[in-house]
Amino acid sequence: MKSARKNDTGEVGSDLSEQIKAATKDNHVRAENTQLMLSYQKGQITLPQYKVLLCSLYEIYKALEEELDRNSSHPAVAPIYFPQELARVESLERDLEHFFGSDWRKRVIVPAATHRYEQRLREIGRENPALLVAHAYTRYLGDLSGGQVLGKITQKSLGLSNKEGLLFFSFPGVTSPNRFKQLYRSRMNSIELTEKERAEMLEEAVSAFEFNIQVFDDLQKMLSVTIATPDQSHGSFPTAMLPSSHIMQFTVGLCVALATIGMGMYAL
Ligand code: HEM
Repeated sequence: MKSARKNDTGEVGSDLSEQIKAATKDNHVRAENTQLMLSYQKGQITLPQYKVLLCSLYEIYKALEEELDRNSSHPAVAPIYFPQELARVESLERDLEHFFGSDWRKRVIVPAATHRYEQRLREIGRENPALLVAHAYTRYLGDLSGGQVLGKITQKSLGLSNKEGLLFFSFPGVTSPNRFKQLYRSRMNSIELTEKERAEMLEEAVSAFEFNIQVFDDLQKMLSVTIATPDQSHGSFPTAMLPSSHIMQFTVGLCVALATIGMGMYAL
């Protein structure tokens, strides 16, 4: 059963696709305004930022797509199951190999927020697969919307040639993202949901955005405790993490102390 809902901007129809968009509108604005997404919009995305983002996206899509595959015949999942057109894991694996080299699997580092997101995906895959629709919507429709612009910005900001390291953004099975999004929305609208299930779905979509926001915030924190490194070349993980940062602080402190003592002795 479907019901009409209203939001701040006025009437919202009874379709799930409209309701989910309205329910997550404010969260979308918050996601766009995370430090990481702002760097993107200013065309200031750096290689370290992009590399850690790819690592987290890989873990997220691995969980999402494994759960979608396992539940592909579930009545709520089947209508929005488009592995040929949408699956991202293989593209992410190739992008990671491009940046980290053949041993990329050992070099994937993700923050706690990414683990929490993955765990939620596994949990709903086991216990309430219909909610995977909210997560698939949040990621795939985002990738087919703003994500397309982000791909172009990444290429330009990082000076990458052709599609190297950028397969994540490219959907060869989707000729027109806008037409595909329409098809996807109509499939979402065909899912039979009770009022309670619909309310849970909208709530889960809000959570899905929040998981993404937390991942972006954690990635930004992870990068802020790293030392900017001049070597951003292929294959090198860009971050000298916290321990090195402490060593650097200690070394600088020691130099300042020695200089101060030296000046004191000179004055004597
Ligand atoms: C720099 C960051 C972002 C920009 C510039 C951006 C931009 C856009 C734009 C222009 C649209 C199309 C709006 C429309 O058709 O009415 C869109 C849709 C969407 N975006 Fe984003 N976006 C960003 C980040 C995100 C993030 C982080 C997520 C979620 C993880 C996300 C999820 C979505 C979804 C699900 C839609 C489809 C809305 C719908 O039609 O129902 N976006 N975005």
